[in-house]
Amino acid sequence: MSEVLERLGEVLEARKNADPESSYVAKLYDKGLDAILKKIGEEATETVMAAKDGVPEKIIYETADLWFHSLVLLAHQGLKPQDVLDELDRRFGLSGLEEKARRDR
Ligand SMILES: N=c1c2ncn([C@@H]3O[C@H](COP(=O)(O)OP(=O)(O)OP(=O)(O)O)[C@@H](O)[C@H]3O)c2ncn1[C@@H]1O[C@H](COP(=O)(O)O)[C@@H](O)[C@H]1O
Repeated sequence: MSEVLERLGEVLEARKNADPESSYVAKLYDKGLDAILKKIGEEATETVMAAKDGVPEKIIYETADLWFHSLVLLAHQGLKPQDVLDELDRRFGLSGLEEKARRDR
């Protein structure tokens, strides 16, 4: 699973040097942080609406859009998908209450 994220992360990194006219991602970088954040907000809303509709294909499609734009944000901020996977991995095995206690410390 993480191999897809890793490969996509590499493409997103490479798009930093691409012509905005040639690539959706390069165009989004060119528009800047606020444009990326706006897309994440839109995709989050579309994911919520898909879940309310309860159609599995729509939920998958919109969640993919949301994840994709979150990956664009990570790349824009100089972060990698692996950084988030490492964080999830670190949390794995902790109960929700243990994780909350760690945050509250
Ligand atoms: N996975 C994706 C991907 N998912 C979604 N999208 C884009 O995100 C948009 C989703 O936004 P919306 O649903 O709001 O649709 P829209 O109205 O067309 O969006 P806007 O143009 O208004 O922003 C789609 O139109 C796609 O352009 C993606 N664009 C690119 N990728 C991956 O990123 C790689 C690099 O893309 P390019 O930079 O375009 O080469 C590709 O090879 C793919 O692997």
